[in-house]
This record gives sequence, C-alpha cells and structure tokens, in this order.
Amino acid sequence: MEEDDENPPLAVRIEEINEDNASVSLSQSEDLRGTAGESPVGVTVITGYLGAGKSTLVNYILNAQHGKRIAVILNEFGEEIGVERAMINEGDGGALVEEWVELANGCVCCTVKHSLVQALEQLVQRKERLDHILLETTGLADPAPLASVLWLDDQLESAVRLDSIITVVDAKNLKLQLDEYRDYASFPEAFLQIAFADVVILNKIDLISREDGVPGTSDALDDLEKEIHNINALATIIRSLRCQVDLCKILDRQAYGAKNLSHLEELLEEHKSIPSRSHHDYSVRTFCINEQQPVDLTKLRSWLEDLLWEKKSNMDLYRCKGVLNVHGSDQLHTLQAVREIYEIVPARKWQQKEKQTNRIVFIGRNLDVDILGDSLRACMVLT
Ligand SMILES: Nc1nc2c(ncn2[C@@H]2O[C@H](COP(=O)(O)OP(=O)(O)OP(=O)(O)O)[C@@H](O)[C@H]2O)c(=O)[nH]1
Repeated sequence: MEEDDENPPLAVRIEEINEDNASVSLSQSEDLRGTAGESPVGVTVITGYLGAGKSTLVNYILNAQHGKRIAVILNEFGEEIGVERAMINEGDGGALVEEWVELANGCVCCTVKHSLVQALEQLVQRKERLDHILLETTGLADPAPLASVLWLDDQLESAVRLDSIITVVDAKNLKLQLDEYRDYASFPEAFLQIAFADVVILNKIDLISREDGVPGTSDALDDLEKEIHNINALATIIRSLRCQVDLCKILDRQAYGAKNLSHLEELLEEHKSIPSRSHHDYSVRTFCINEQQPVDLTKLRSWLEDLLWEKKSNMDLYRCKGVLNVHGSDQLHTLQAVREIYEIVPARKWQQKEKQTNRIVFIGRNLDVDILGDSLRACMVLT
C-alpha cells in the first residue's frame, strides 16, 4: 500500500479462516524470515484484563513524540473491532500508524496463529521499514500462544522478534479479580497475564487514594505491587495514570534471547532470595533455585522437557528464566522458557572471578520446590 499522509491507511481485515485450514503448523512462520542484515522488528504484546487500559496505552504510544514508525495489530472479538478502531487515535503526534491489521476471529489460539503470521508478514514486507509492532490482545487472551508464534520465529532468523509482554492492570479492580479465583484450581486470565508479563503497568492509580485524599500514593498501591511480585517476581512494575509511562521502559526491552543478558542477570541477582516453600503451592507463584554444581546439558534438557512437555508432577510451569553452569563449557548459558517452548544458548564466557552457578527462576502454578530442586540436582555432574 502506498503511503499517503492525507489519507490515513485503512484497516486490512484478515479473512476468517475455516476449520479445515485452522490448525496451521508453526513452520508457516518460515514466511516471516528476515532479509539478511536487517535486524528483526520488535513486537510488543499488550495484554490485560477487560477495561484495564490497553487501548489507552496503545493510544499513548502512538501519540508520543518518538518518531518511530509503529504498526498496530488488534486481536479483538469480532463485534468489538469497530469500537476499538474508533477509540484509537491514528498517530497525530509523531507516530505514524502505517496500517491496521485486525485479527477478526477471537483470541489468539491455534486458529488465529495463521492470521497472525499473515498479518505480521504483511507488515514486514512493506516497502517502508517499520520500527516496531504493537499487538493488542483481547482482554480474555492467554498470552502464551502468542509468545510461541513470535519466539519460534526468532530461531528461524525471522523478520520479527518478540520484544516483551506488557500487561496492563487496573489498580482499582485487580485485587478483586485475583481474590475471586485465588483458591480455585483454575485460574483466570488475570493471573496468567501477570505470570507472563515482562512489564506490568499498574494503571488507574488516580482511583486509589490515601485517606487524606492524595491520589496515587496509597499504601494500597504498595500492597498491589507486592501481590503482583508474589505472582511474578521478575516483572518490572510501572505505576501509571492513563498509561502515561516512559516509553524507554516499555519499548525495545529485548526481554527474550541472550542479547539482553545484563538485564537478565540483574533480575536474577535481585530475586535470588525469593523464598522457597517446602510444600506444594497451588497458587501462581515465583520460585528461584540456586545450585552451583555444573549440569549435564543433555540431562537438563530432558528434565526441562519432562516438566514443560510431560507436565511431570502436575506442575504448571508458565515461565522460566535463568543462567546455567554447563559441564564442559566455559560459557555461561541462558535459559528462557515460555510454556512448552524453551531455549538454552551460550551467551558469553564466564569471567575469572565470577561464581559459576545455575540460577533458575520459575513462574507457575502447583510448583513443588522440593521436587524441582531434587530433579535439577539429578542433572548435575559431581566434580
Ligand atoms: N480513572 C482512570 N481511567 C482510566 C485510566 N486509564 C484508562 N482509563 C479509562 O478506562 C476505560 C477503559 O480503558 P481502555 O483503554 O479502553 O481499556 P482496554 O483494556 O483497552 O479495554 P477492553 O478493550 O475493553 O479490554 C476508558 O474509559 C479509559 O478512559 C486511568 O489511569 N484512570
């Protein structure tokens, strides 16, 4: 499509796909392979419960003076699409909304993967290079399938890469949403969305006031932050009014992959003291395991596959991040996993003075820290 400043680009509706071609294999994503030498375009997934402020955030990003060319993909239920579009201001202030690409058929499950890949393909094949893509998901979505589409592509030298998952939460309603389901075996999306987030925007702080009436400074906000960190200790939390946040903190975070190792190490350092629980914990929680002995990489992979794929011990692991001390290698390896997809890569040489160790943070439900610890120790090579 030729760009024309006078006429803002129209929406491109992705056709609904029928059931016959619904289960598209991930190798479809090979269509998204990048051109040699060009760095992939970052995709920020924006998720959050109904009404938390996702569109407000997208609007804010589009209108901020950053000079980036940003495209938006919406994933909303059919009837809502018109409303969504009308609510988003098409880039008055600096951002150019190049194209709207809507995923018309509901939340991002396997049927939508195909449309998503097509939508991304359409965007990255444009003549004018994009700087970033925002993918706003429906308030009901579980972000994990999205991560799997975008992350796999990274391994395929894709033209796009998952930059980060941002979850917007409503400071006024979050506690209610979490409390409602805390003791149940099934968890609402609110938990999952926080569990998968790299950044949580704690929005609508104006609706939480201290007793003296000063908005946005209440102890209740500290409590909410604790609550969020109990679920996902690795998430960066940013408080906001109408999602007005420093864009440097949310775009280009490179939360996946080994490139951003220093950030990962900082996170792991900060959270090495996450308390371990000796009993089975049914809620969504973060645990950290620290073990120094080097691991056998083959054993470690099959341990991880047992946990992520076979769901051994009924543990529901949503997210893992860590550094590994691999036997026979002078390289520090990083581990990243989102649901069943994982990646272990050598990142850099261990430094001489550095303590070589395995430090893994797990976010999930039903985690049993004893089983996790024992089974990890079984992968170690005694030196
Ligand atoms: N008081 C207050 N209202 C806000 C704030 N941020 C957003 N809102 C309002 O909250 C409502 C919902 O915001 P949206 O951005 O549409 O939320 P959403 O997550 O996109 O909503 P869905 O698409 O329905 O899931 C709108 O009326 C916003 O104006 C805030 O910080 N404070």
